[in-house]
Amino acid sequence: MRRSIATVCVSGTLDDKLTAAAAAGFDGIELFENDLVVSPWSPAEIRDRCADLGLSIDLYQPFRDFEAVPREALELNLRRAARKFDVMAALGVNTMLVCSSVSPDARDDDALAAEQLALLSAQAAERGIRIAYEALAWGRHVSTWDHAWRIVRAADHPALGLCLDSFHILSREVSPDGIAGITPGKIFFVQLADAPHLRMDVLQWSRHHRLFPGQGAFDLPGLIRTIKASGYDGPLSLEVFNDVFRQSDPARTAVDAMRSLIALEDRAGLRPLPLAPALRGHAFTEFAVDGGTGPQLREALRGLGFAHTGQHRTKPVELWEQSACRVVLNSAVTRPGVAISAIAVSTDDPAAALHRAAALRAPAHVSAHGPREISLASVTAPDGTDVFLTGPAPDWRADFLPTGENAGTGLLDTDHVGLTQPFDHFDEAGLFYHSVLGLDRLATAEFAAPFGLMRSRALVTAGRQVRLALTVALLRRGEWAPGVPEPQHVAFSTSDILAVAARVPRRLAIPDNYYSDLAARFALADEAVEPLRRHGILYDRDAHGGELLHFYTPVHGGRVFFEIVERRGGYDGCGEANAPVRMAAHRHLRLSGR
Ligand SMILES: O=C(O)c1ccc(O)c(O)c1
Ligand SMILES: [Mg+2]
Repeated sequence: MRRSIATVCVSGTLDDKLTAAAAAGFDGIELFENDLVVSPWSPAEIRDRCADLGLSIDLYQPFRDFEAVPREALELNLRRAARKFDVMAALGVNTMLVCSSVSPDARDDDALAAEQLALLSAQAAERGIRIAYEALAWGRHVSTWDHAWRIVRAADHPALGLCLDSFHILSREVSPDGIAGITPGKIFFVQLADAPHLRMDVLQWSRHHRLFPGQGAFDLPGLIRTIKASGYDGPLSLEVFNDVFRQSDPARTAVDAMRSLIALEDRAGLRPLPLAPALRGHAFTEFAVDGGTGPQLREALRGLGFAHTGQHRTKPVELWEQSACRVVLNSAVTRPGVAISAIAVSTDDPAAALHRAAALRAPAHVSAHGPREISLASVTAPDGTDVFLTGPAPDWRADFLPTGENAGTGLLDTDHVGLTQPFDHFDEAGLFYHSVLGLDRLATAEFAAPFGLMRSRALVTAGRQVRLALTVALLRRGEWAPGVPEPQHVAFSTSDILAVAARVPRRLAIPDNYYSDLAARFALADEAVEPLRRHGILYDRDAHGGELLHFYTPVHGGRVFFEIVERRGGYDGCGEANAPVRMAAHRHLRLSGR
């Protein structure tokens, strides 16, 4: 099926939008009338530009407030349409979207609507044009797909069919199942948008919060299968109204859009992708450090019982280990400060994983390597983190000469990596990790932190060998909230957090008030709370009785910290409930200058 994108999805001038759509590999576009109206190009020039870019114009839209009007108004509406048909002829586009009327002048009269749409379609047909009728979820009298279908059927004109828009369908209670029974050939166009579950006015929901497929909560694979069952094989076209995308780099948004569509086609069984790699675990986490932050991280790692076990043969890169916990400190990357520059996950078949990534528009690159180094391929996530895919054996360790240092014990493995995201790319990052690495998304959590509302979402393998925790500040306004980005972190697992805490010299101090509250909230005995208080260990318990005990280090280099976690009884979260406490404690430490 052809892949299209509505010009409304991306930012910029019409030229910016077309260039972005073509570069991302779309076959066609839906031309939004506004984008035409503000363009300095004539319709014929737009047609030529699209042809040069290899894009077809699959739809002209929207034509509003046409049907079920009094006679006098009908004349005007038909004349208005004729002018649009002229424009469409010059553009070389043969399908016009007519969305259900929102006008107070429209009558609640299906027979009248059908009669007038048939008239419009007859005039369109003379020009070789088809009319695709779409029920807006907030249409005055027609607001569901089945109502629009009844009218189209009654009008019974070959040039009249339906435009199905996943948002209007899935935002309403009417089941989409009947779509499979729509007369073959009568679905003229399909528009796709996802959206988060929100309880708000449906028009506001649609105009501001649509997302690309896979970024929201709608069952789009299910809907596509239903639509396919009707015999539809026209374009699948993304139509997303989103305040963030309207302001973002169109080239980047178009790639995000294309990735969403490719992933959806896979999930709907239309075009299978190479299987998502079975991830075995976190192989290592790489920090880019500089002359100032390198020593701070070394000291922190030593404090946690890590040892500098390997030195890279050719680069200023150190391997630090303890059991299966591995951290790479890279001073070869020339960026100031410190940041998590890469995560590495192991899989049985890195080549297949990279193949899938490339199919999802995440091309692999191989870092420069010398003759004795094995090549590790990586893909770059939207947040700039490089994701290395290693084989099951840690053969990349051959790049490092052993130093002979021995690590302590107590820490077992990497539990999760916490990556903070800029607001504008949170959904893009979620889709990337979900589709490229095949990670499942757990429910989103929101919590009020000292400097604003935070949202977090964990992405995990089914067996929890890999966990990523993405967090984002929902607003960044004014001068008050700290301008620095929220720090990133790596969490290591242990089965004896009290013993580990007793050995780690620099732990984040947690206020006494937290422990009073904890005892009250979870009805914990003093004997249970006392050791937690003594060591600055935080606690959480889930609905099934699973428990998390965890503590933090201070923030190092202003940007990164470590966490130690002990999970008991199948606790599956990342301790999000305690994030505000952690943030306030980090802030307190920062203000006290320690
Ligand atoms: O928000 C709107 O008005 C609007 C217009 C055209 C569409 O196809 C649509 O889904 C919504
Ligand atoms: Mg639509």
